[in-house]
Amino acid sequence: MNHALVNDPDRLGTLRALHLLDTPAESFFDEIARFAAHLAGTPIATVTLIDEQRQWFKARVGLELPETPLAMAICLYTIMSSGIYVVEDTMKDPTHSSNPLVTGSPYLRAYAGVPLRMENGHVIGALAVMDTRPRRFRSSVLEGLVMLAQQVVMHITLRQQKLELELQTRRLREAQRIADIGSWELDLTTHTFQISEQVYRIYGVWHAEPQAPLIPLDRYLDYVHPDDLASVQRALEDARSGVRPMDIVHRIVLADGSVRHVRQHAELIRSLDQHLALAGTVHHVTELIEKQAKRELLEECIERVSDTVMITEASPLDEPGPRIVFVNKAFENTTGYRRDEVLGRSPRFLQGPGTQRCELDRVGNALRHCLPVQSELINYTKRGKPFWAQLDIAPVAVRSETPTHFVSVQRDVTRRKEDEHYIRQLAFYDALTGLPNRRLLMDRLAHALQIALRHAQSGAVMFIDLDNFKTLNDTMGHDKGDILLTLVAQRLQRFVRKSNTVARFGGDEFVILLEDLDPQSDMAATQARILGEKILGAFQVPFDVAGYRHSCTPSIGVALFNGEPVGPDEILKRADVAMYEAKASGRNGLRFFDKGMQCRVNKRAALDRDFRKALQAGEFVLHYQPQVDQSGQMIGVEALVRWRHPHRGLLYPSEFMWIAEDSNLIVELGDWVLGQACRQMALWQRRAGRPVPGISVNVSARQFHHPEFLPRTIDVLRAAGVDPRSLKLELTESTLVDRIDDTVAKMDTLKSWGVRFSLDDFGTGYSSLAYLKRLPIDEVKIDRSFIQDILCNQDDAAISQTIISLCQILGLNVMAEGIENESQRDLLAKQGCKYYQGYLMGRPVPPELL
Ligand SMILES: Nc1nc2c(ncn2[C@@H]2O[C@H](COP(=O)(O)O[C@H]3[C@@H](O)[C@H](n4cnc5c(=O)[nH]c(N)nc54)O[C@@H]3COP(=O)(O)O)[C@@H](O)[C@H]2O)c(=O)[nH]1
Repeated sequence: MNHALVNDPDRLGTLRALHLLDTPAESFFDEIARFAAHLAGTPIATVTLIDEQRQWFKARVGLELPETPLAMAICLYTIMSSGIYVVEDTMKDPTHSSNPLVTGSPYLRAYAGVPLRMENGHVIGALAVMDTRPRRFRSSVLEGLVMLAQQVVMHITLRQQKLELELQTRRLREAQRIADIGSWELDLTTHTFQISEQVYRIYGVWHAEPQAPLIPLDRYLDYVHPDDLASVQRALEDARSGVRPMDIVHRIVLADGSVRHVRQHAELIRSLDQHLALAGTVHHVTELIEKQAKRELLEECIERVSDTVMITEASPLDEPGPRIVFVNKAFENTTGYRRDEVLGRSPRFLQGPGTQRCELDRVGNALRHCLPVQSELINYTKRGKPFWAQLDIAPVAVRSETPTHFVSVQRDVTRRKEDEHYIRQLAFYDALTGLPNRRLLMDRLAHALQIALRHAQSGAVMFIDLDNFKTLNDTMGHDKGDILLTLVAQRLQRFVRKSNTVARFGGDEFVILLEDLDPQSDMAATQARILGEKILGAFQVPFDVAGYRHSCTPSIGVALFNGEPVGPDEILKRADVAMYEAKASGRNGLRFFDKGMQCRVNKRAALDRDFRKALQAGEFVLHYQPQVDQSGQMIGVEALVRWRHPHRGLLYPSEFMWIAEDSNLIVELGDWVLGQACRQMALWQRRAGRPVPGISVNVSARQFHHPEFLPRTIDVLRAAGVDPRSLKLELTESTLVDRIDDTVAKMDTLKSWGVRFSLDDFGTGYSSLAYLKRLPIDEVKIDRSFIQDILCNQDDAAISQTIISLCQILGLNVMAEGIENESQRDLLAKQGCKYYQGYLMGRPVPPELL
């Protein structure tokens, strides 16, 4: 037997594809079998299918067995033959005589089978009739069997096509359900819809209403949202009339009132019955629309926020950098770049020379590890303007396990940074000079001391105080004082390297912190001294204070540090002490701190304290020194202040006046002196016998320029009841030259009251003829420094002669002070001086001794 044919995979494939094997009985096949048996007059007929192992009966008449092994199948011979296979007596046919179906039940003796040949040529089985007796089959019977076999094949083919159609329909239905897309066909003749199952589902009537085969157009349109109806009808009309295919998204309202969005597509076609029709689809797009609406809302929000939003791809982080895929409007506004200029580029073009490299590295490192990161970076606009950006960058994974993008939200924080800088400036820098202030200095000094201690390094603190600054401030006004301080700051900075610090410590005090001196103490001291001397030298050049040339000198105190455990306060105190020492030694000098200074400073501090107390306790007294004319007649006295110190005895002005000058007590003391002198004068004027014709009172520059000086002086004169003509105020040249207009006005007012003026210490200062002429003074006092050596020093004699001659020309009185012997007086008299003061005429004494 040719098993190759039986086991032909194509044949078996055809058999299986028919889905006939092992299926329940079907009436068609049963009837064919019955008809075949009737036609042939046999008790048995079958529709037999042959697979690789058995024969299986799709239909059988007169046979109990549902199937038999292949070896018992006579139909096998039928499918291998090209036509009808007939066996008239199986017992006589050696091929079949031993077949169990022949030898045993059902004792088959005759057989006629027609192969079931499908359209593709494969034979899948046979239509067979069988008898239990030997017999011959008439040709008409065999022809009839052939026709029946053809009916079987045709039926199997139709059955198969039907199955396939069902399968396709089911697939289409499933596809529509899965895609949520329904289909319809609108017959334009009947105006009825044929609607797929999914359309019902989309319209929410799948369970509620039984599926109607045809839906009238109006019924379909009932579902359309009233607001969308017109546009849907228009779209239908356009499609129907062939203007354009229908493509519309609209809303439908379901029976429960809920609203869905659908997208309808339709095109004009001819239906099977050749009617014009619209074939359409309905896509349920509520979710898509909602997603899209959400996305649009999101995009709109991102577009409108004032923060910059930038999205880049997640790689490459190395060159050329990740590409920008999105920026919002705020980005364009902040950076000045248009969207189309930046898309596809790396954000690196925002960086510039000021962008912090280390911060970029930190950000890059975080992103490399897919971590979110915050930063504050200096970015640059398209025009190259730097701005501070506060960044918040987060990795984003879109349909991926690993980040696909980075989203960066940036805010322009330039204003905050400027404010912070400003606050920092306020906190750590002096507003007037821009120099580090005391706080920053103390920080840096503390740090410098730690470094010096740790690494045995040397440094120094230079404490610089401007001499007589208070006088300038009081006499020329604070605005000029401020200008001078600014100029001083600039000048100091010129001498100091950037690594060191020039700070304004307060008022007229500056501190220089030198951190990079030689580790050797003596070398460090030399370096500090050189710098100090340079500074002193630099101050030799007058300052241009708003057009006025002002000479200003500094007193500098230096304290070195070189690894000893000492705090910033202590070092500063030492420098301060040294500075006071420089001041006490005549100012405009430089002193290094030494241990002995501390004692002196303590003494000075005690003196300062005592001075304040002394004013309150009335420890100051006035001594009076006579002033005489050529005949020796007393023409007045000069009031000279003394301090009756409870422990140190009687102190002279040289010992305490500088304390008063340094503090504001000079004005208070001066007021007291003027009041006391006037009161004493009033007493003398009332005294019988030896009247004192006039009194000279020394007035300091700060006292004279004090805004209250004028009214106070007048009040004092009034209160004491003294004739103003008996009062002479002694002013120094330096007092008068500053703010000359104001000075002259003040002097004129007092002169209108009768008060007179004497120019003290003449010859030691400016000695300018111009202002001598301008000022309403009555007298010039030749300083005692010229009188002292007048007999042996021709220059001094010449100076005194010049002053006297000058005053004669200007019509001013001349008083010579410090005359200790008659020769001095005689020479002065010879030179034309008419008034004298000095120990020769009388020492300063308490009033009761005069
Ligand atoms: N603003 C104020 N200044 C004052 C006041 N009292 C004094 N002073 C100023 O202090 C300076 C020193 O004063 P004093 O130590 O009192 O010395 C005066 C005389 O004692 C001294 N003198 C006078 N005759 C002689 C002499 O023959 N020999 C000598 N060696 N010294 C002598 O001269 C001082 C007076 O100087 P002057 O005022 O320039 O006329 C001094 O500058 C005072 O001005 C005060 O209350 N307020």
